[in-house]
Amino acid sequence: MLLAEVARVSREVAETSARSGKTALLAELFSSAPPAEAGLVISYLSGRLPQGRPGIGWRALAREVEPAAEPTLTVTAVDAAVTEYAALAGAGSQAGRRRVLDALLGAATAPEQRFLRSLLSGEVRQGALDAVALEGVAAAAAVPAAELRRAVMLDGSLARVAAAVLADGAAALRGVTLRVGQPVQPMLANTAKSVAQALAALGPCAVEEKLDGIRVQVHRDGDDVRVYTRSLDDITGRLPEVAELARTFPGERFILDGEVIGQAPDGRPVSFQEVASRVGSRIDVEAARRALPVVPYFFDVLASGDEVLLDLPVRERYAALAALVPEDSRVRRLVVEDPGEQAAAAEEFWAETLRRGHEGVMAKGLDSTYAAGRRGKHWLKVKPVHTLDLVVLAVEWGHGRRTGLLSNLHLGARAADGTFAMLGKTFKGLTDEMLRWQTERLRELAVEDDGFTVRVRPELVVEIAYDGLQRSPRYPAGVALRFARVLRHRPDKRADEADTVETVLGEG
Ligand SMILES: Nc1ncnc2c1ncn2[C@@H]1O[C@H](COP(=O)(O)OP(=O)(O)OP(=O)(O)O)[C@@H](O)[C@H]1O
Repeated sequence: MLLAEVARVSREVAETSARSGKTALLAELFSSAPPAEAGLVISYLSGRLPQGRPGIGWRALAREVEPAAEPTLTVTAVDAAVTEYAALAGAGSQAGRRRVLDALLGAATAPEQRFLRSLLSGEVRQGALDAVALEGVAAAAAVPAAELRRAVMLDGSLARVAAAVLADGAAALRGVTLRVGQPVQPMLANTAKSVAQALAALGPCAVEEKLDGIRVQVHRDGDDVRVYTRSLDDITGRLPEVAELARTFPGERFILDGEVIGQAPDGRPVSFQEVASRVGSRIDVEAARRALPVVPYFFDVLASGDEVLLDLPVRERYAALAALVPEDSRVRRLVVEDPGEQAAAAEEFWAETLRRGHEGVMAKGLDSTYAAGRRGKHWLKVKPVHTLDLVVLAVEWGHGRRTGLLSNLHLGARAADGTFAMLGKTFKGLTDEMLRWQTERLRELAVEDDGFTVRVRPELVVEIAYDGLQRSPRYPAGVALRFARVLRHRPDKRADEADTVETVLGEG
């Protein structure tokens, strides 16, 4: 498929406001795309490169290159050029990279060059487009969108499932099931303001400890155990103790959902930052393990033996979990069959959880199924402080002790039109290590630097604690955060998963 087609549809989709109109445009595009190229087309439309970030700086992209007169460039050719570019690394690769980039831009017409520049710089990140793209693929392949969505959750990749369904139609969907060894997108939670509010919303539920560590999905098939993150990366090698423990469980084949934390000798959890840096270290895993052993606690089971359990209610999944995982490796929980009768017990469980040093609780409807990849209303998290996931829009160079470091973050929430509304600035809560890390990361995202403020591509998500909102005519949403402080960087979250202005206003 010609890149010109993708660039045209991308522009038309951005200019169309009705969702049905966007879906129709995409359905037409996918009907004419060779199935083998459908995955690339979807990636490019949503602003993603299969190669990740090949590190093309904005200066290199800004160079003028004479455009081609006629469109001849295919998406496959673009993909090959990006792969070639990404493979050239290290000293002496500059000239080669420049040659590859110039050849690519030179093969593109002027509108294709515009599309390529924003694609390669990462400036158009239309994450929200995945949902519409899915509907477009469903329409082009004449399959129900709900069935396609489920298949994508199970498979983990819209691009892969789209290619299969466009080639083979509905039959391809039947082939997609949950398989041990193939990670599935985890179920996510919504927020409740208090335990009472969670009980009122859910009715009969399980109230569980919410541990503040790293989400893990553990797949075991005999002696082969794999550990995946929330974003489905394989981190088995970095967490040998998790695999060792899973091998001691009675079942031979299963998929478990849980959280890994670090514990001090007295059993209290260590900070999330310590666990994250332990899990992040790949070099000497054994030394890292000796310095901070980690422990998984499991709260769900998605498959056991040959049975897929996703569609069973929490009560039955928990019974299956208890048959596989010993009690001291499960998260602590309180079953609340009667929220009226057990309100005080639930409050006591919450207070006890906080005393034990955990982050809060997670309440789960006892009759709810496992909604893979969804932020369902059947899981509600309750935490004592207000937190938001916001996107860094710009950052100011530090002064004094922070000279040379990017410090004061400009924070934005997602607005309804796909842009970001700034809600405030903060440099509070940043440790020296966090400052070093964000300086490096934000330099990669830089689009413009006036020597004082660096404007960045809106990609880095940070978790912010704040004390409330105050009215502020200076900011676009009319409010600003009070006493915002950074809790942590969230490189594992995409900007389109950050909180919306609507949520922020609702929280206030
Ligand atoms: N008992 C539990 N049940 C489910 N999730 C738990 C539990 N304990 C800890 N967690 C963790 O809590 C996460 C959801 O809470 P929270 O929203 O604070 O996390 P997050 O990483 O910001 O993700 P998101 O906001 O996308 O859900 C889960 O992804 C999981 O890692």
